[in-house]
Amino acid sequence: MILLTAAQTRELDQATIEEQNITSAELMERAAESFVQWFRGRYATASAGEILVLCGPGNNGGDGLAAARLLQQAHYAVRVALLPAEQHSADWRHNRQRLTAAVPVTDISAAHLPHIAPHTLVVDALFGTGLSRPLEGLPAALVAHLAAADARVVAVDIPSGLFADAPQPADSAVVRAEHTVSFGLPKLAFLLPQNAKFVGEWHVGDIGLSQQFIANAASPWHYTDAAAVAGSLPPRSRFSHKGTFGHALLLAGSRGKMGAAVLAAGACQRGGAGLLTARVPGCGYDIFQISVPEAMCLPDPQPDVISELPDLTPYQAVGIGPGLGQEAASLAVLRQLLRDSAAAPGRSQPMPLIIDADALNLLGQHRELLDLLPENTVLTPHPKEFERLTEPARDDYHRLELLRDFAQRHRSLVVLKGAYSCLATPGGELHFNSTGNPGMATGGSGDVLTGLLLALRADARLLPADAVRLGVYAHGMAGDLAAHETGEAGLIAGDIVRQLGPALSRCSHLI
Ligand SMILES: NC(=O)C1=CN([C@@H]2O[C@H](COP(=O)(O)OP(=O)(O)OC[C@H]3O[C@@H](n4cnc5c(N)ncnc54)[C@H](O)[C@@H]3O)[C@@H](O)[C@H]2O)[C@H](O)CC1
Ligand SMILES: [K+]
Repeated sequence: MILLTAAQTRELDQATIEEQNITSAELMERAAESFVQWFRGRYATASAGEILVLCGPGNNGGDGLAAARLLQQAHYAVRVALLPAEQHSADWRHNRQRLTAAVPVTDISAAHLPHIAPHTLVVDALFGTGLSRPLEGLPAALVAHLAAADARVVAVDIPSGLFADAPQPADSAVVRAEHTVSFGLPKLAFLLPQNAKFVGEWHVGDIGLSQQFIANAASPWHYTDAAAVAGSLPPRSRFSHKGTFGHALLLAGSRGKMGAAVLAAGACQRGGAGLLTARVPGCGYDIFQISVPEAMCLPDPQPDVISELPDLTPYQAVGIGPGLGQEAASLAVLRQLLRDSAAAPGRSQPMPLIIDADALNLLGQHRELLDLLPENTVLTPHPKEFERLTEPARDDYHRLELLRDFAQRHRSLVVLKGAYSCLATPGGELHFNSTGNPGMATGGSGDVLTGLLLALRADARLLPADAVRLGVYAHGMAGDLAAHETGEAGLIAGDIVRQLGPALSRCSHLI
């Protein structure tokens, strides 16, 4: 699913109106109906109390006026408070006229801010995608008043004061919503950690926007939902054999960190690799063979760390990093791997690589190695690791710029891990993942992702970016399936490994 800028969203409204030969008021009615449908599913009339709808002067306020009318018709107690303005949009005026006397309306002024008792349900329809500058003056005072009242806020389309696709200055006034009910498509702002305190839980209602416009719209931002990964894991032919799905090599583990190697290996097996060989330090040989009997093991001559790179000829993909440590010997292995992978003998394409954890930290300390990255190398940093590869980001939007720029410059596939993990491609696309939960913020879940991506990159049937997008999505889905059984707090990385099979199977059967 594509994500659009605020400007494109306005064009989408217009395109929908023209394509479907409807009025803008009819589109607004759909938006209000969609909002009220969500609201009714969430709050019973008996327990909602008197609902306060705050309306701005534009179409967001128009949505609020229409929603107030529909809520009153659905037997909620509703009152409306209007921000004063010199001008109102035409559809605002239309919906102001349609509001009957059954809904009390007051005008807001600095001297008369609406009374809001604690826990009142407030519908924030002050400003939407038409926000042109940060809030100040009376709107900012109203936002502060709302925060002080300890109200339960539901935002229409987007919390007022928040830009849909760009940062606002620190400390500018933004409504803090418990829920945000948006229309058609999610907004980029919803996916960034810095906005979580404003957006709360977000929901998107279908209001029949032009699919043709959406299909033709150009945007670097994408949201990986079930439809985006459907069909990216081809069914296995009856005549396939273990060579069909590739032989993966994993370089992982050091003394005290063999668990990382075992988790990544388990995930690689569950991810469908035909064969897996692991290079582990000498001390990890027994641990690895006993824990992962399905895999082969090449113990390093050094007892504590990996110091020698095996011959790469038999392998279709290599993963390096989980539990590796940052010893000089391991740095030499990483350097050799990058050299051998770029020009692997007998190959037309460079070796698919997955670089994670300590291998990323080594890259950060020796940035000259970044120039050796073969095309389509997968890097899986969390924000701190990414910062070591680039520079500290001013905010989440700046971090996305750095991410996009890095992936384009190094022609690599970079997964910035977190809530809504973001995959940047060499072509400049950013794909935000929709699956996963906070239970996955636990030691080892990154090692699991590395192992899964290794399996999917070893499978020559998948295109590089498709493999990574699918892997990130399936990893999150496995975490969701696991959390269903264990709860979020009780979830451990091994639970994710156990759910990878069911998750991948669901992905291949999605719509
Ligand atoms: N996306 C859809 O499909 C639909 C969206 N709808 C709703 O319409 C709004 C966008 O409406 P628009 O009229 O373009 O803008 P706003 O209501 O957000 O605000 C415009 C209004 O506010 C003034 N203004 C802007 N910034 C400030 C500021 N910082 N301080 C004071 N005043 C400001 C501006 O001058 C205008 O007067 C969208 O979010 C949806 O809620 C449709 O209803 C249907 C479909
Ligand atoms: K709003």
